[in-house]
Amino acid sequence: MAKFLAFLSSIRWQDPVDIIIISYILLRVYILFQGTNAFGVLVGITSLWILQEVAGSIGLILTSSAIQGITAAAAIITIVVFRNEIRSALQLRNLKAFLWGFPSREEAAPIDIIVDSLYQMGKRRIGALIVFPGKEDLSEAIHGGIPWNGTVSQEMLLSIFWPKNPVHDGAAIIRGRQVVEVGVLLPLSQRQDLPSYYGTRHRAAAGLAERSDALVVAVSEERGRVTVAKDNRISPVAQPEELLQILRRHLNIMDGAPGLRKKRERIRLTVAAVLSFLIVTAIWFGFTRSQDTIIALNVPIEYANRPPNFEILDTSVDEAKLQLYGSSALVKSLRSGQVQVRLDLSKASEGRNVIPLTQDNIVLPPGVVLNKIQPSTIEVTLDVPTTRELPLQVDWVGKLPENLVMVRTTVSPETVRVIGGSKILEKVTTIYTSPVRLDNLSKSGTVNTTLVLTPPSLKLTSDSSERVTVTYVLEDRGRGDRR
Ligand SMILES: Nc1ncnc2c1ncn2[C@@H]1O[C@H](COP(=O)(O)OP(=O)(O)OP(=O)(O)O)[C@@H](O)[C@H]1O
Repeated sequence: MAKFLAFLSSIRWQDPVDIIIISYILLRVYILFQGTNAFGVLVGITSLWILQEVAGSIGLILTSSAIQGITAAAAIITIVVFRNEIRSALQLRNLKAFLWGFPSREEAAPIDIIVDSLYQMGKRRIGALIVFPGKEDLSEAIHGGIPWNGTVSQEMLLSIFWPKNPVHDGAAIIRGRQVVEVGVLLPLSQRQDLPSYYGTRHRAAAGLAERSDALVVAVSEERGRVTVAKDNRISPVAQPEELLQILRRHLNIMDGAPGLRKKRERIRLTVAAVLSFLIVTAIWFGFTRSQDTIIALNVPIEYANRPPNFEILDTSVDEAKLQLYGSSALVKSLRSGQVQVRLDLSKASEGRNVIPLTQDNIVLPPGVVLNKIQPSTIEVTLDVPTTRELPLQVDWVGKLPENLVMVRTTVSPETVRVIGGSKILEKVTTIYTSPVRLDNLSKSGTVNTTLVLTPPSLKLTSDSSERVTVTYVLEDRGRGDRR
C-alpha cells in the first residue's frame, strides 16, 4: 500500500501529458492508416518495438539488439513498399487537417443506382469499365483520364458509356457520389490464364485490380455480362444483389440508416481512443517502472528540540546511511536539502540517550521511497554546559638533538577558559597545543602554534584565543645556555 501511494505521488504532471500526447498520436495513426495494408505492417513494427523493449528490460541483450535491427530494417522496407499508401493516407491539405481532421469520408456511393445502371448497360450491350478505388493512390497505375466531377446518376453513367460519346473509351472512376474521371487508361494484365474471350477491357480491369486495392467492374459489349475484378480474381457476377454485396464490402458501406452508421463510427473511434490510451499507459508504466533505481545516500543528522541548558556532547554517528528507491530521473536529480534526517531530542535527558532512527525521522521528496536506514539507533549524550579555566601545555613530539637539553619553556597564555559539558570537563585537566617537533630545534626561540580542544565538543570562551606562543630555552650539554 505504501509503495502504491508512493507510486501515485511519484506521478509528475508531465506523465499524464506524455501519455495523452502519445495516445493521441496513436489514435491519429489509426485514423489515417486504418484499412490500409500499411496499417497491419505498422502494428507489426510497433509489436516488434514493444518486444525489443521487453527483451531489453529483462536483460536479453542479444535478442533486444537483434529485434532492434529487424525493426529498423522493417521500418525502412515499409516506407519504401508502402510509399503510395503512406502518401495517400497523409494526403491532407494542411497541418490542421493532419492533426484534427478525418480523411475525407466521402458520402457513400449510390451503389443501387450504379448496380442498376451496370445491368441496364449489360442488357443494352453497352460496354463499360468502372473503377472503385480502395485506399491506395492510383496515380502511378492509371493514365490519361479526363476530369469529370459529376454526381452519379443512371442517366449520366449510360451517357458516359454511350458508344457515340467521345469519352466512352476507357474507364470511369467513381469516388463517393462522384464520377471523378472518365476515359482513363488502365494497365493491362499480362496473365496467360485469362479466358480467351476476355479482350482488352477485361484485361484492363484485371490489370488494375492486380496492381492496386481498387475494385473494377467491366460490362461486356459483346456478351452483356457484368464482371468484377479484385486483387487477382476476375469473375462474372450474374445477380445484381451479389454485385451490391461485393460493392458494399469493398466500399465499407454498412447496412442501416445513415444515423446508425454514424453511431457505429463514433463507437469505433471511442473504442480506438480508449485502446490507444490503455496501450500507451501500459507502455509508459512498463517503461518508467523499468527505470526505477536504488541509490545509497549519506545524510547528515539534524537534531531538533534540544532541551534548553543542554549541549550535545557526543553522538555515535554524524550521518545516516539511507537506501532510497524511485524512478531514476527523480532519484538522480535529488538535491541536498531535499532529503533530511531529523532527530527529536525533546524527550532526551542528561547523559547518554539511545534514540531509534525510523522512517518518521526521514523527510523525502514525493516519489522517493525509503528502502533501508542505517544505523537503527543513535546515541546522543547531553550535558549541562560549564566553563573551566584549564592550564595549557606544549605537546612536544620527537627528540632533541643529542647535545641539547631544554632548560625552560613558557607558554602564553598559560591558561585558557573552556566551555563544555560538566561531565566531560570533569575529566579534562589540561589543554594541549598542536604537536611541536623537537628534532628541528637547534637553538632557543619562540614557536607560534594553536591549541587543540579534545574532545571536539569543547569550545573556547569568546575572550580566549586559539593562538599560543611557546618560548623555550636550550642549552648545550655541559656548555651552558645556547642562544
Ligand atoms: N487499357 C485500357 N484501359 C481502359 N479501357 C480500355 C483499355 N483497353 C481497352 N479498353 C476499353 O475496352 C474497349 C475494347 O474492348 P475489347 O472488345 O477489346 O475488350 P473485351 O474485353 O473483349 O470487351 P467486350 O466484351 O466489351 O468486347 C475499348 O474500346 C476501351 O473502351
